[in-house]
Amino acid sequence: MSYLDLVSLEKLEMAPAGFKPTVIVKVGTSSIMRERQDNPQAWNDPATAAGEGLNSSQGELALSTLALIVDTLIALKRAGFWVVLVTSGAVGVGCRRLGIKTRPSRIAEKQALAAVGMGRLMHHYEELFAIANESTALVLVSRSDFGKKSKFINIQNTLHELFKLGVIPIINENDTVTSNDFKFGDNDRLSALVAGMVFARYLFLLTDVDRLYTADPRNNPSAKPIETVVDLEELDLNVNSSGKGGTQWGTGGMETKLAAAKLATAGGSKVVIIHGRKPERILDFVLERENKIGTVFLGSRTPVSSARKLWILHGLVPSGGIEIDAGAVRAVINKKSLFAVGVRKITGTFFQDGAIRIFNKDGSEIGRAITNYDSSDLVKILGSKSNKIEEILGERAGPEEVVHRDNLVLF
Ligand SMILES: Nc1ncnc2c1ncn2[C@@H]1O[C@H](COP(=O)(O)OP(=O)(O)O)[C@@H](O)[C@H]1O
Ligand SMILES: N[C@@H](CCC(=O)OP(=O)(O)O)C(=O)O
Repeated sequence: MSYLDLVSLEKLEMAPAGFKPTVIVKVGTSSIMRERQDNPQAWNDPATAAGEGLNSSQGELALSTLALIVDTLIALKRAGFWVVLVTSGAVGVGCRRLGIKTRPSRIAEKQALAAVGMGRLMHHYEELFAIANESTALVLVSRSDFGKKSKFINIQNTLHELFKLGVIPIINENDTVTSNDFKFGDNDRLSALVAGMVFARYLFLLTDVDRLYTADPRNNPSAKPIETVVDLEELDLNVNSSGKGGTQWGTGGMETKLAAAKLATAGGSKVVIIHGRKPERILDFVLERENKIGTVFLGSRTPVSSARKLWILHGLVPSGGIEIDAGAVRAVINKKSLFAVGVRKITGTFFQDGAIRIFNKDGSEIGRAITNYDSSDLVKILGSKSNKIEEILGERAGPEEVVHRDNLVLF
């Protein structure tokens, strides 16, 4: 069965028979770059030796970490998993190659440096995997590739083919050609989309802290570690200090990791944040030899069950959103369509058939949808009964539901 067949299936409980459990490992720039070894002061620092709190300015590749990651991926593959490596680091490695000491801020410069660095980074991975006779394939993707259904399916099929060939896909954002408004910028969300695409059982986010804390542990010594997250909505975090990355090379910080966890767990994957210096623990975790590891976000007990909904959740880029009232929240939880009468507010602008965010009255995003009305029409009919739509919009009146239940996915 190919992914194309899957997408045409209305019901999709989980990766079907014949599909191996899949593990995605995402490696942040902060994990694969380190302080230069010829800086003895940093190297003698106990925190550095423990692999914590590295200041990766003047960074170079952390070769031992890279080798450990490769080793772990090979062990996972040989244990019967399909594996995908999502790697950051193109810009960082490009800087290193050209002797540039700080991460550039100009877009064109970053794109040029990514072009320099990606080939170099891939060369290192390729060489390391080749030692164990394993083949790799470079897959560079852009945000827009996930938004168009045909492209989404193409990437799925390519990955599936690579798995069947026994090749390990190595994925990064195509930084060199992607324009800024269509960029992920970090690879956390990208890895979550890939997890949804291949029905991954696990997504590991490797970074330069051992787990998620209640606040950034670099600036908050009293921050408490978080071991398991059952419900992301109930996380009590100091968001202001959780956003920005702790190193000059990383981009997303914890905010993008939480966004990734939200997406991937909704698709049924278990997400784990762990320290990049200890990738071998991944194997112990998936083989259930160890369960205390970093921060574990449990996969949803009711993962998105149709391929179409997976695509709405993972593929489309929402613009704007709507706030719905409590009755409408109950209705959509009960798998009903959404009507104008339950829409309270509109944020931003969106087009008919575009993807939107759905918020409850607390402002929490509860799902994604494809709307039958654009924002300028919806603002006129919100709160109205369906039989009034024609009266208000005249010829512009569309279907009685604002969002059909097949086009609505809750997190
Ligand atoms: N609540 C938090 N818990 C743990 N780390 C946090 C938190 N908030 C912010 N951070 C910072 O996030 C950084 C990791 O993000 P980033 O540098 O983007 O890593 P990567 O390159 O691995 O994606 C850590 O170094 C840490 O300082
Ligand atoms: N695609 C970019 C990723 C940028 C980045 O730093 O991401 P991350 O380290 O995952 O926060 C690169 O390869 O440099």
